[in-house]
Amino acid sequence: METPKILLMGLRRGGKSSIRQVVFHNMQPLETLYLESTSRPTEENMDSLVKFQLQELPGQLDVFQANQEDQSHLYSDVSSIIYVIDSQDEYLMALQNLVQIVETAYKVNPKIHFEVLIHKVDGLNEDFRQDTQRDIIQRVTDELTDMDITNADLTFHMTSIFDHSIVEAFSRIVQKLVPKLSSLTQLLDIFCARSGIEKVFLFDANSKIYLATDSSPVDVETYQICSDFIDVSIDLANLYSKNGSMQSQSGSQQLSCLSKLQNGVNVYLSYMVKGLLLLGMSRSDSQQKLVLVENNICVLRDGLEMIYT
Ligand SMILES: Nc1nc2c(ncn2[C@@H]2O[C@H](COP(=O)(O)OP(=O)(O)OP(=O)(O)O)[C@@H](O)[C@H]2O)c(=O)[nH]1
Repeated sequence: METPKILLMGLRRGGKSSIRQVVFHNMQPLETLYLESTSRPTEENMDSLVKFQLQELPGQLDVFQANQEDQSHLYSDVSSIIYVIDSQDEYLMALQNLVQIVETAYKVNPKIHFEVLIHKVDGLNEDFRQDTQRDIIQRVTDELTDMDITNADLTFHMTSIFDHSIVEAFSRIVQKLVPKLSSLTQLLDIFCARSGIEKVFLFDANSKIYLATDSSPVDVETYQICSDFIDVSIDLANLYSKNGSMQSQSGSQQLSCLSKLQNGVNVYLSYMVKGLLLLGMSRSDSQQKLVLVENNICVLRDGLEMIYT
């Protein structure tokens, strides 16, 4: 099977490289201030529950100067297009550019997921945030309707690299590409029911993107706690790993721990397969339950190994 391709697009200085660095290379958000403008396409590869290649196209590259054949080639094997809009800047040009991209790409490949990031929302107050979101969605939808494009799969996300919203958005984007996701969700539902766990996630250890969860809703606060918990656990695991390596991957592969948070929630964390960490949360605890959860984690790991490796 071909590796799904995701394009990261948008105008110059929109925040594309910052997003790539923060999500895939753990760069501190403030360090992105010093990033230079990208001049050539740059790639990231992920091989976990889902295999994909993320390709950042420089903002200075005008795809509309390319001829029809080149454009068709660009979009033909693309699964998703992530389009970044700088919400702190004048965004009409960006919307025009986005609509043009959707029009061309949709004709070539109607199955593409268009993921619009209304980005840098950290600089907007709550009211202005809602107004900006409403305005952008309205304008894009109107333009596309005028072009008779009503079935394109467009999703809007409010993001910032200064909080967890960007990784949360990436999680939702990447999950659409996970093979057999609905079966996996069912499997996690069963795992929760049989283990007395209230919420479970499967995280990519490196990026903290969650690739699957059970069918109960996810709230941002829970996601933030989980993401921070994984960071701390991997740091500790690396500190005490046998070879003393500071590589997060080596630490995460030995991870298996249970902790009780200040709010009384028990967190189970365990390495599964292919760089994946399982994180489960539960309010109740007992020795009997711990044994049950550990046993069910082993069964789930074997199942994932059979399906995905
Ligand atoms: N406030 C805020 N600034 C951000 C955010 N994301 C990126 N930036 C800033 O936006 C500026 C431009 O970011 P880049 O990542 O270089 O933008 P780009 O889209 O890759 O630009 P090109 O390489 O020219 O196409 C940098 O100064 C970043 O620090 C965000 O979420 N909030």
